[in-house]
Amino acid sequence: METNEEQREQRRVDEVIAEIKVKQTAMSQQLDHAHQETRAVERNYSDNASVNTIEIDDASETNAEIQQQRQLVARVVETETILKRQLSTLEQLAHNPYFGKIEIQDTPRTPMEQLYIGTSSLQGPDDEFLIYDWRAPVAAIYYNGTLGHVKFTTPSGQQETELINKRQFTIEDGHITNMFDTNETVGDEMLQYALGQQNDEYMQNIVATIQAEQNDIIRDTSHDLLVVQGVAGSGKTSAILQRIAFLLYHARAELSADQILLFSPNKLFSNYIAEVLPSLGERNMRQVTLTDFLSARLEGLKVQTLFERYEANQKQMPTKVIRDTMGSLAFMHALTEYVANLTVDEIEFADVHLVDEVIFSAYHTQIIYSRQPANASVGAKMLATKNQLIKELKRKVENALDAPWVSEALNSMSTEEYEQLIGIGKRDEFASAEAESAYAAAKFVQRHYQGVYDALFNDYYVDIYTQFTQFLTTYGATTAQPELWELKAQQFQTAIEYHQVLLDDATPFMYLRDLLTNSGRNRQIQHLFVDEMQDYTMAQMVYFKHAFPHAQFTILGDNQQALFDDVTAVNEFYANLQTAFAAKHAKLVTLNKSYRSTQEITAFGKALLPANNQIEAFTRKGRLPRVIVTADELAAIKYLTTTLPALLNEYGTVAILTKTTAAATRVAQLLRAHMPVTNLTATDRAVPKGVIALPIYLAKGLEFDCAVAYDVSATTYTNENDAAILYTVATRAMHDLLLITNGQPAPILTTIDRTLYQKIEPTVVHEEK
Ligand SMILES: Nc1ncnc2c1ncn2[C@@H]1O[C@H](COP(=O)(O)OP(=O)(O)OP(=O)(O)O)[C@@H](O)[C@H]1O
Repeated sequence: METNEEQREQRRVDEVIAEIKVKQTAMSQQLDHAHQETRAVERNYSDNASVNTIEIDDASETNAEIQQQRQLVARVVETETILKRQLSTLEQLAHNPYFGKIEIQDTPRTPMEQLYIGTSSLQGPDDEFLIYDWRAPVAAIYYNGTLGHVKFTTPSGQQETELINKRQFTIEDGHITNMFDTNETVGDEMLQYALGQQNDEYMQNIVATIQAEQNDIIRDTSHDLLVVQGVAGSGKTSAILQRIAFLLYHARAELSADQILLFSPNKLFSNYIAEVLPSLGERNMRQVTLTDFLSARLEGLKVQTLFERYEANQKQMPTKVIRDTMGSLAFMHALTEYVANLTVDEIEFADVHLVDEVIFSAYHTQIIYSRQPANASVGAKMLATKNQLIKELKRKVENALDAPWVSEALNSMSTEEYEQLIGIGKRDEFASAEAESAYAAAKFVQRHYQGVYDALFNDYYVDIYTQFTQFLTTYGATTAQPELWELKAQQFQTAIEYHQVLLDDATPFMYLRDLLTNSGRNRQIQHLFVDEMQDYTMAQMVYFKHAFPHAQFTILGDNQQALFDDVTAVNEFYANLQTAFAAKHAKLVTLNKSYRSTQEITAFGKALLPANNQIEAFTRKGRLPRVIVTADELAAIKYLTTTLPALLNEYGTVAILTKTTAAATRVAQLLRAHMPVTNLTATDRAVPKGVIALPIYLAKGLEFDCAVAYDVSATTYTNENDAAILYTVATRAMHDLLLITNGQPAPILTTIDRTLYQKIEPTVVHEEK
């Protein structure tokens, strides 16, 4: 039986939906109209764009006209896109117009206001707000405030009011299926419901159930460096996406999604989160993995990936001390100092060649450099040198136009070669034979010197590889082990000969190149997000600051999920970041509550870590994790083949997580004799349904209804560092976790409180209760 209050609220939902429908009809008409206009303008544009542009006098006029047309096309297309977006927002609102309501009263004498909160705002016929956008300043009360006196920040300063009541709704297809009043920030009941859903294909937005501590991250606008240390499943990734939606809403005029960049752990992750922003009515930000970023900046070199480094089991060079040093803040500082103090004689200038001919000798470039103002920075002098070289090249090109070798070369060309040079069918277009010869000569000389132009553009007038080798040796000389650094320098040089660069070398090398040649800065990006911060070295962070000088930084991660390196203390990491970023307003936020997994799985994960960890479980009940002790691989596969069908029935997707790529490939192969299994690799972009096998580093940031930790044996999970890996594996599971040992259980498993899991020994017939 519905109460009066429920009936009243349902009536309001009906009214709001009726208003949405009216708006939908009007907007569909507008869209039709806009679409027709776009078609008409496009047709007109393509007619105009094909006009004759050969006559020199006409060309500029035609160009201006085409420019104008192009702008017009862009404008009508934009209008259409906006209308489409608004229409799809209305479509969403029609199903689920809002999820919250606050009743507030500013003073005892002013009337009480009822504000409904949803994913997007909606105004009624008299411009009154039927729904407030969750990002509106006043909506912060919904997430943060408990009943009573509350404050909220607006663009015109802080405001105060009395929060009389707070109500939460679940509305499905226009019907209220659940509603209750709460004094809590955002009550547990909704969260229970949201977290209990089985859905591991795409990440969902959390707009209806954002928790107070997450809200602080999402709505933060006063820090240029925001660092979030959050335990597994605490909502860091969710907070990033909600924060982006928030920032886009509040800086609509100045900020576009293209100016936001997220460093994400892998391509599967990028796909996994792709639906969240569109579901909030926003466009996705740009995303890049570290490997792709480095590879794009070090074109022509194959950059070692994090996974390759991890799996290479670095026995040979570099030793750990070198790796740690090269990833440190101090090393990047040493590099900055080195570049700042380089004398002209210490710079490795290089000859610029055209085939065998030296066009600009190293000596010539050195002279130009030495003539630059003494007090200018090395980078500025180098840039001025480069510009001078380009100027000289232009002069060379001009001088060559009348040179005999050019006309000789043109004369000795076959008709085909000549036509190709000036452009097929172009010959008839010249007013005179002189005009044609001049054109052909210009084309020929340009083509002849193109390689030199490219070389200058790419800064090949300085040998950056040798310079970096020099730096390594110079740096080594200040340490206790110069011979080790000498070896490191050789190793770098050898890799370069094979067009490869190790991951540890890539960042300092790129930094040296940028400082020396005054390049590598992207001033477009306004907000940079780094997820899984524990996978980045401080040197990489320094580089990000250099490469994105105008960005505000939001850096999130979990030091306990350090898959590739030692666990670093958060405070130390944060202090280093503050120095690296020279941050004026920095803040560290800690999230300890884990939402992803059931209470049982979180408790199990927590037990894998040192006793002083702060992890708190959200109370959502489930079954105990199962530890299956199998004698060997054969027994493990046998167990899986009998158990997986039932698990698959229940969950749709079961993820078998291994420590290495090789192990994932192997288990997939062995299981394939019995059932279809997908083996996911670094190039995969989507997680399919069914049984999947993948190494843990590809599952970073992802979650699965059911996860199976495979081969948790004493031979695979040997040392303390492996606890971090197993913790990451275990915390991928939302509802069900199995661990299979393939032999002797890993020592870490044996230290866990026996009440935290169910032990199964398939060779023994019974299951332990
Ligand atoms: N306030 C919330 N309301 C509903 N669901 C939430 C909330 N916070 C987190 N979740 C859910 O918890 C799960 C974990 O969130 P998320 O992936 O953002 O955590 P994380 O801190 O990035 O985890 P990890 O470090 O393990 O990758 C997701 O399914 C997310 O939707």
